[in-house]
Amino acid sequence: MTSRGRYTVQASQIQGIISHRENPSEPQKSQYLLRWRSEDSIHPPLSWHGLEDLSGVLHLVQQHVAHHKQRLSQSNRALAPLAVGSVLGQKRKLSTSSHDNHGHQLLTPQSERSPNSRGGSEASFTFAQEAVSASEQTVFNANLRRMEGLIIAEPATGPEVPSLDVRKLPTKDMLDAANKVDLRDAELAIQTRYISRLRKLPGPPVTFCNDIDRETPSLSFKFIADYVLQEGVTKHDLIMGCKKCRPNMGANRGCEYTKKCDCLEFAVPDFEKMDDAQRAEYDALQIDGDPSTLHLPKRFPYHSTGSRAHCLVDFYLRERHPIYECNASCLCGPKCKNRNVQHGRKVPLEIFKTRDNRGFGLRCLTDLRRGQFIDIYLGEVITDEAATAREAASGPGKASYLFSLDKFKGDSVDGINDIKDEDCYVVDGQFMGGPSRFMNHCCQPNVQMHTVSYNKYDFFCYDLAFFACEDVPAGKELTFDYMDADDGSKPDDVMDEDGKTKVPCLCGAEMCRGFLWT
Ligand SMILES: C[S@@+](CC[C@H](N)C(=O)[O-])C[C@H]1O[C@@H](n2cnc3c(N)ncnc32)[C@H](O)[C@@H]1O
Repeated sequence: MTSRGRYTVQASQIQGIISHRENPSEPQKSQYLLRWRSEDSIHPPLSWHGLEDLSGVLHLVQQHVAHHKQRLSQSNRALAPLAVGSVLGQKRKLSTSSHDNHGHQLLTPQSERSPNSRGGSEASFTFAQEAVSASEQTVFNANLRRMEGLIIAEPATGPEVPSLDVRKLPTKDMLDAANKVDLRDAELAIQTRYISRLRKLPGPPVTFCNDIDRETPSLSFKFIADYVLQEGVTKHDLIMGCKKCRPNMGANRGCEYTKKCDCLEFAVPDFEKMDDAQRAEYDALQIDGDPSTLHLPKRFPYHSTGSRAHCLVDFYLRERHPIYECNASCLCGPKCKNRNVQHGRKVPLEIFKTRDNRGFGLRCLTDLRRGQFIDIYLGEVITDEAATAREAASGPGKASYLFSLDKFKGDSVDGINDIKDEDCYVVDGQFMGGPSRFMNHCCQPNVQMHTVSYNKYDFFCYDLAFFACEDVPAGKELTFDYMDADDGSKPDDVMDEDGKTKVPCLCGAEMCRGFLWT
């Protein structure tokens, strides 16, 4: 890296990017007009910068480019009445149980600027000299210095400095100049940054492919490895493991004696293996409202051997019962076959741009077997109240990334109070999450979302895991049904009466319901 590259603008230093233009001395390279934060709100500094100064605010460059392109396409649409707008889903929480400153801005002709007039270091002198020769445009009223890795801007004022109303920026001339710029260099830098972030993700590769246009998913999105619990959210820390199971118990799969395994205490029994006495015991427990199925035979959730080893068994795929995996407190050992999702993603994924206005999507680069675990859905865990506030703030027309942890809604926590909708936490994958947040909806999906708990006593915080529900060839888009509520509710039950939440579904499936509820 050159010494020049070590100095960058930080997001906290600037109010925003006002406009862009082609670098006057480097054709094909873009430059961006920054409005700096300043105590001088009448004359906040403005200065032009190339991408080499903006690596710390590439996400803001991305936002600026996106807004610019949106504005351009809107004005093009106004000229072409037959053009069709893109369809974005209206935001809706999904069930898993189913500056402007006032005043005048000063312009300093570059030839009149005194780069180190404010005591700048040698670095500032060097930089300002470059800046003077780099541009012939005059919108530049900042004295710049390079200090401690940062570029510092201070207003340049004086009688020789012409003024400009900052409320009227960008000017028409600036907009006209901006419209002529290709922005390919910025889009390439953004994509390169995104790909390098994907390379740092743990597990098999996650790649990125866009052969449709030059868009890259938001750089403001943060990849995380675990839930981020936000205000008002608590996770049960008392994890009880199974104490009667051992690593080697005959079938050598860990907890094969499902009647004994404490982790499977609330797992659904295997009715086919139950004798009359056990069935009577189960019926009595149901009448008492006792959720424990200890002593009763259960179906092991995962195949332990064969070509579908580690895949979710058909019974679970069909019945959608919660999966209870063993945990770190168990005596069954780390190789217990009742541990799968907790070992993380084992398949390579690709985020790609869809061809039909559904934004980005997700595919797996290897064949998937029916029942094979793909990845979990990650995000911020927020309260239902916070989720409602986020929905209201984002407004209609925004993509939805909210999934409610409501699998145990209606169950009793303490024998008296049932879990209500408003008690349930919500996972928001919009700002933070994993690759699976790119999975689109399909009315005939090839993936299902299942609840996976490692702590049978925590009814509020557990994993949402994606499993293939059919064999999926490598490269086929992975989709799940956003309305596949485990509580049996049908699409019509969840529609607003006025149908406002109906958004056209573009899944293209033969049995498409025609709309997407998001
Ligand atoms: C969880 S995100 C999926 C990733 C999203 N495509 C992206 O680019 O970030 C859900 C959003 O994707 C879009 N989407 C997903 N499936 C769709 C479908 N079948 N038809 C139309 N839009 C869809 C909607 O905007 C929806 O709100």
